[in-house]
Amino acid sequence: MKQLRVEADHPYTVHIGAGAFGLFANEYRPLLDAADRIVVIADEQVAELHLQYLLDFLKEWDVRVLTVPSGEAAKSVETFMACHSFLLSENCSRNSLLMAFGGGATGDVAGFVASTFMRGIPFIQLPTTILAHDSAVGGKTAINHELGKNMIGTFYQPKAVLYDSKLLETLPPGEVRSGMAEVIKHAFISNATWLEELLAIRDFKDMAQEELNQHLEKGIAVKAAIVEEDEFEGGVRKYLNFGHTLAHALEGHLGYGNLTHGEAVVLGMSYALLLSEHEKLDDYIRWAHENGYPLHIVKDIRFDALLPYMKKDKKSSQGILNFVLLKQTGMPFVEKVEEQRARSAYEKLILQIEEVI
Ligand SMILES: O=C(O)C(=O)C[C@@H](O)[C@H](O)[C@H](O)COP(=O)(O)O
Repeated sequence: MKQLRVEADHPYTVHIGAGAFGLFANEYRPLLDAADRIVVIADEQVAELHLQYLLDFLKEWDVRVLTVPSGEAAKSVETFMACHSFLLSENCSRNSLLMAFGGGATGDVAGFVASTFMRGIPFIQLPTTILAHDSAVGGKTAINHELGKNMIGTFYQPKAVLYDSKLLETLPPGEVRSGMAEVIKHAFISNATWLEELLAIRDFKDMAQEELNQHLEKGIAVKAAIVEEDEFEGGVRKYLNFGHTLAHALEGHLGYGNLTHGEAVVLGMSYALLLSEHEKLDDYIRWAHENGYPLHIVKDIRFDALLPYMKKDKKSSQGILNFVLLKQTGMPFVEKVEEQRARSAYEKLILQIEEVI
């Protein structure tokens, strides 16, 4: 079992490996024993497949379970309120403990609930997807607003992240594709050699479990180092948003859940690479195409439909667009981009994508 420490204001450990849930009865026993209620908020599809596996590790405790809609649909005011109603109906108190069991969206909404229930109760992240190697670490919690992604949320660190890699073995191809987007993002902002390794993967099915685990550990290490330096995103944490300005606009425009977050981020990164005049753009577009990311969708989306979302991006201010760009791989920076430059880059991106696909 691998461990990575996140030295945030409230430090915690990310445990990665098959059987990580075994730590409930060891290292985390005092936390569970101290809770007057333990509530698991679980993605409904994940619950169908893996809830019993989780509950087998929690046999000693009286655990209550609430399932929430799968994926991005969970990040709504309705689900947020349903979670609070459940906690109240179960007589939860400030001494209760929450667990988020699912992918990034479940972790985001459950974390937000934990940070707001009676002004904050402890929670543990139990990520079940590749994508959640990113979202479960760092303490960003949120739900969506129709005018923008993750617009309502908090910074609130979990007590621990137990990443049981056994659950990754059965991920459907779409989930693998979505999750690998955040892995390659971590490589782009940190390490050219690692990026080359990832760009050499032309079919994720060829990736052995051990190889995947190593990529996840590297990604978590990149993320943890940045969060430690800038937990509340005053500076360098913005680099973790590489590719997300266009990605969030695409997700908002198409309706949350109609494009996976990772697919959107892959498109967003191609746009950021073009704005950066990065030498790897063509290789990257080919890599994305061969791995099945739906690059073609931008052909039917006008820049003007995306602009209002990009102007509301959290890195922007008063409608001024700020993008995370790369001087080169491993050297991110934030740059103000004029609207006209953003528009022509988008049109150019469509042409470059058309050339490849
Ligand atoms: O942890 C961060 O910081 C990130 O930016 C990670 C992103 O990959 C993640 O999708 C995040 O939730 C987006 O953050 P937002 O602040 O733009 O909503």
